[in-house]
Amino acid sequence: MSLVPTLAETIARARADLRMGLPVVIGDHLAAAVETLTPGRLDDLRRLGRPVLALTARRAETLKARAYDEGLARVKVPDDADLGWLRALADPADDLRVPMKGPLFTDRDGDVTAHCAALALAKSAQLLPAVLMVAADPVAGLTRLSPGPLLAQLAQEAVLAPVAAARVPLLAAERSRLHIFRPDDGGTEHYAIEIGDPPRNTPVLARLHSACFTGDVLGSLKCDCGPQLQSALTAMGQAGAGVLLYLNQEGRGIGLANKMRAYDLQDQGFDTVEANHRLGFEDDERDFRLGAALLKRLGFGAVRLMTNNPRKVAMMEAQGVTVTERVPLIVPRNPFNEGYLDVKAQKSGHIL
Ligand SMILES: Nc1nc2c(ncn2[C@@H]2O[C@H](COP(=O)(O)OP(=O)(O)OP(=O)(O)O)[C@@H](O)[C@H]2O)c(=O)[nH]1
Ligand SMILES: [Zn+2]
Repeated sequence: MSLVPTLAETIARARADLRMGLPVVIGDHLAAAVETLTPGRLDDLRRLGRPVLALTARRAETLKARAYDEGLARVKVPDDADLGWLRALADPADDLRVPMKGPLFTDRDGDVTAHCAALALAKSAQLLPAVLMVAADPVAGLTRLSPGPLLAQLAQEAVLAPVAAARVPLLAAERSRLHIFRPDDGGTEHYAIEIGDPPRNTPVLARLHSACFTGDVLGSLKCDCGPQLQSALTAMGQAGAGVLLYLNQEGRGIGLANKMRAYDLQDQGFDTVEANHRLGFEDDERDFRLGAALLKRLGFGAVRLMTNNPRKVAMMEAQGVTVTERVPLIVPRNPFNEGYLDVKAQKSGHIL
């Protein structure tokens, strides 16, 4: 029946549940994000069965916990472990101050599809990828998902629908239109800024900009995002035509809260890539299929892409958008972003 939630809709609900601290049912497990778990709910979960903490292999590596399964580890939770113990494993903020978390014992053998799906769901909810799993019968009222279909759906590309568009004259380019696109997975909206009236039959000057609240809005000196955004808009204004996609993939897809956790780790001496790994994320969690889909949807099949990131070029090509030229987007360095830009060049392949 059409009034019953689809899988994508149920997943959107499950994300909201985890963010609020409510467990969800994934196959024959109850799953709760450690970040939002309360002591009362931990006690309730314990009454239903033996909890296991699912962590990504990245986080497990930092904790020196053996990951027997591809991409994840299942850490046994001692009977006397409290929420503080779980939080310390989930969140690396105090790793240096309290280095000894173990010994940690991990499960091996058995099916881990539910654990894998739970971690993917936590990441897509922009929570720390650390989920308490309890094998138990489903509890009435909780959102229920099957692990296989959940994983398959999370890997699917969201379909974006145009919602509204209007003229917004910009300082850098007076002839500009802002288009809003809404994904069908309940996720955040993304924007396209069309400058001038670019012909669809010639390669357009294009920029895929990932949201950076700190750089774009606050003028943070820690990265190069703000100046890159303005410089791209200015170049398009001067050329009289261009398209800038503003993709809400804050923090390379980990969200602003996790980016601030990463910044805190950077203040402890880790670089941008190490910080992501210690939190349990990959270096870059963005889905670049989104940008390609938006360009195609706007009618652009070929672009002159403003970027220093060869991965973006490769991803556009792989998604069927021709990149006729990579246009470098170099902005001035400062004492606060120097190290960051060096790491981008050394570890992430940026051409700077
Ligand atoms: N996780 C994390 N994200 C960051 C950090 N600094 C900036 N970001 C995010 O990184 C994204 C910008 O990506 P970059 O890798 O700098 O640049 P790029 O877009 O891949 O490449 P260019 O096209 O050359 O700019 C934005 O989403 C920022 O919020 C950081 O230290 N950690
Ligand atoms: Zn930035």
